[in-house]
Amino acid sequence: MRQHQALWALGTMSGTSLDGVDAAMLKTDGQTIFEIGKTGYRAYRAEEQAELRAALGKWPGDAGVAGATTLVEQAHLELLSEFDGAELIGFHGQTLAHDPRGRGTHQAGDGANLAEKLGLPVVWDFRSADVELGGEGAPLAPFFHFACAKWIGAKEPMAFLNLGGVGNITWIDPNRERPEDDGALLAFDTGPANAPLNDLMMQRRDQPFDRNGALAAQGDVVAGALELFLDDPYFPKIPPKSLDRDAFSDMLDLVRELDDADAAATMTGMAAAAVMQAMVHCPSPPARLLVTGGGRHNPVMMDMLRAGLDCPVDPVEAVGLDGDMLEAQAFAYLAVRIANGMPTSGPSTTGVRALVGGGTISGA
Ligand SMILES: Nc1ncnc2c1ncn2[C@@H]1O[C@H](COP(=O)(O)OP(=O)(O)OP(=O)(O)O)[C@@H](O)[C@H]1O
Ligand SMILES: CC(=O)N[C@H]1[C@@H]2OC[C@@H](O2)[C@@H](O)[C@@H]1O[C@H](C)C(=O)O
Repeated sequence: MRQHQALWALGTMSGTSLDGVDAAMLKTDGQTIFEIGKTGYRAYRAEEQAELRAALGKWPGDAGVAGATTLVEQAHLELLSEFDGAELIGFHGQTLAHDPRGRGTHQAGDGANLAEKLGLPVVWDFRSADVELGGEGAPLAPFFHFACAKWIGAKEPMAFLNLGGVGNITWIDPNRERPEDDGALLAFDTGPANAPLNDLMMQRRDQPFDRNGALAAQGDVVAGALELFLDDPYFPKIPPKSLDRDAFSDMLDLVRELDDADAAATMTGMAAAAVMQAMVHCPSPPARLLVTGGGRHNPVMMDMLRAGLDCPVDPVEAVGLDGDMLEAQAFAYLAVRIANGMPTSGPSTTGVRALVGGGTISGA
């Protein structure tokens, strides 16, 4: 097999919950993870979050997008200048709109600007090539999840679940050699995770999220609302499939009549139930579910998952990974794959017709 160059890459993610920018160093040749390095975080200030929120659903050239883009670039520059030793940057940017079967996918932030200001090569616009070739453009972390399964020494099929604004699952057979091998992966977005619950908390309590599930813990899941939610045609749809942040925002209507605690419990139950629906699509039941993303900090959501699934459910910290940084590490890993001419998605992850290596390299 061809030898690929190992590099220290610095990956970034600015996720759908709009809380801030994560950055993480990773040494890899695009196949094997050799070392996991320093991480950092730069929160968006309240006024920055408001500006980003106002730009959600917008496309390049729309009013408000130029300001949001400058803001995203500036926040990344502040964070990335705290790092030394990176040979390559993997810059995801901030997804403002995602409509793979329509207008495409839009991540705010121009990697060429960052490359010039940082004096380093920057890989960016990871999703467009996949969308142009008929893929969903998401999720992209699965090829990295495969490398993580190898890193932790997994022997049986297992799954990673990301509970961010949106949820996504990656089923992995670690007995395959490479992520692009037949039967190695199946990945898709499971449904809404924290985004609609955060919106509810903002509406009802003027709080950004239900910290530690404190409000949901005081309420009950209302079965009628949950059943209506599960009637959505998204759940039985065969993968590949992906979601925009606000694809399920009308689920707030389903809990409109409920008191705050029951509404929070029911929306937490909806996020967990969406994951349970996803299990039927896995090629075989995973031996273990490892959870990453902010939702793993919500004990009510985690307990609901444990109650509804047949396998052990643990945060990724149980195997020594960092669930707040896995997505940033993923874009470091994917950047090296792109620099080395390797694919980053395929039919089993985004449904793209053939293996594709997305991404633009600036400043090389
Ligand atoms: N202690 C906590 N208790 C409850 N929920 C929490 C806690 N910490 C984080 N969260 C939830 O996790 C969310 C952030 O998750 P994360 O950072 O994984 O999202 P993201 O990366 O922005 O999203 P995505 O993966 O969809 O792009 C918060 O908005 C909140 O809803
Ligand atoms: C279009 C977009 O930005 N999607 C995000 C979002 O956040 C979670 C889920 O929806 C996933 O599809 C994706 O991010 C992760 C990092 C991914 O591509 O794997």
